[in-house]
Amino acid sequence: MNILWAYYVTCKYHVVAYNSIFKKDLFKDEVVLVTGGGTGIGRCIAHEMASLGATVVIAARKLDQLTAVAEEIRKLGGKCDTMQINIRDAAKALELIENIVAKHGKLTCLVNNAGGQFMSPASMLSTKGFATVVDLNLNGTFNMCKAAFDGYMGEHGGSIVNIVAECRNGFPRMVHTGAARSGIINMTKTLAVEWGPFNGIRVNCVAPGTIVSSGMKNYPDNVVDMIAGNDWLSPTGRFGTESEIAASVVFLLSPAAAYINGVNLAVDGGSSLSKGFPEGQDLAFNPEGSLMPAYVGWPEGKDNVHNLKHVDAPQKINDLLNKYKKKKSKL
Ligand SMILES: CCCCCCCCCCC/C=C/C(=O)SCCNC(=O)CCNC(=O)[C@H](O)C(C)(C)COP(=O)(O)OP(=O)(O)OC[C@H]1O[C@@H](n2cnc3c(N)ncnc32)[C@H](O)[C@@H]1OP(=O)(O)O
Ligand SMILES: NC(=O)C1=CN([C@@H]2O[C@H](COP(=O)(O)OP(=O)(O)OC[C@H]3O[C@@H](n4cnc5c(N)ncnc54)[C@H](OP(=O)(O)O)[C@@H]3O)[C@@H](O)[C@H]2O)C=CC1
Repeated sequence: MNILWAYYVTCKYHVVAYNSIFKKDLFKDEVVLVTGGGTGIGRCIAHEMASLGATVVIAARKLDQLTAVAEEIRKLGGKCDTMQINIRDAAKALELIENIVAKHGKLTCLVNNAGGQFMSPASMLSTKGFATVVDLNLNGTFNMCKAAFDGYMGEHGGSIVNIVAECRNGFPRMVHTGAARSGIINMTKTLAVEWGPFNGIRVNCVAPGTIVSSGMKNYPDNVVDMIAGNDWLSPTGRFGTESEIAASVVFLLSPAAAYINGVNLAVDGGSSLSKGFPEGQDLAFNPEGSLMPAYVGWPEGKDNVHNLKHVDAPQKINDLLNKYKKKKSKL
């Protein structure tokens, strides 16, 4: 009876049902660094990896956000540490890796998720504005890769996933980030080839399409309105979820992807293959909404005993997510 009671309490208060396709201890020997892990997609990746047994270190500039996410993860029974970093600072990036190795003994996985940009037509963009976004995304990601290599992975191996943005056909209104992310995709291929022989380091990219994420808080109302009104302009008829990005990152870090190196995995519902619909909206694949259920692996519903908020996005973006969630995924 006591055993049954202990099992019930454990299930109810500690184990939250992530809809993960992987075994719960898959990453139990791994130490993973997620940059930008205090918000949005990074927070979701951190939760997902912790739920699979990894020791997760989340790092960014704002300590308060990191602390809040670390507390969420610990409440759920996961292991999470926080460290401050500005990825634009190469010397601090190396210090960060050295601190992680000193404290946790290793660094086996790195997710370069920190990044961002603002919307501006190229004609109105200043040289400094362009350089700022390239510095943050391209140089910042290189700083972190190089620090991980020098501080641990060069000697011991490891796996890196760089979050970029889908930019196959250029990136109108975001020329800076399109250029920076294309640079990261090419850099990833080079590092995969150069660093593969160093104990099998793998380096891959995930390229999100438009994702219903907390990151949308960074955009002004008119941009949010524009984004919220255009989710039907994709073969899946919707935007993606944070969990759909996290799931692809987990896969690329896992042994299931052991022979995948140097790829850029677009997670965009096929939108990069579509040219939009210049002929008119009658060509929308499904104007009524998506037929493709969204994957939302985040703990919600009756299992969300700690009442964690899923996505802290502007209302119109949250409305989209709620609409997508009504179509239930089988996973
Ligand atoms: C099929 C569907 C159709 C729908 C289409 C949807 C398309 C949307 C796709 C969205 C995809 C991407 C989403 C995301 O990435 S989510 C959000 C992620 N987070 C962020 O983006 C972070 C937000 N941005 C920032 O934090 C900052 O802007 C940034 C870090 C990038 C720069 O900050 P920093 O403090 O370093 O820079 P400064 O403020 O000092 O500025 C430096 C120069 O840049 C100029 N600048 C800055 N902001 C703007 C702006 N909004 N417009 C124009 N120029 C800007 C600034 O003026 C400085 O230059 P000057 O000194 O020359 O003026
Ligand atoms: N949402 C979307 O539709 C898409 C997102 N992406 C990319 O995915 C990634 C995550 O986006 P999302 O979660 O939506 O947005 P967020 O804005 O929530 O995430 C960005 C994170 O990066 C961190 N960050 C920014 N600058 C730095 C820096 N200099 N040093 C360290 N950390 C930094 C921020 O933390 P802090 O401010 O505390 O430093 C924040 O946690 C970003 O690279 C984004 O551009 C790509 C395509 C589409």
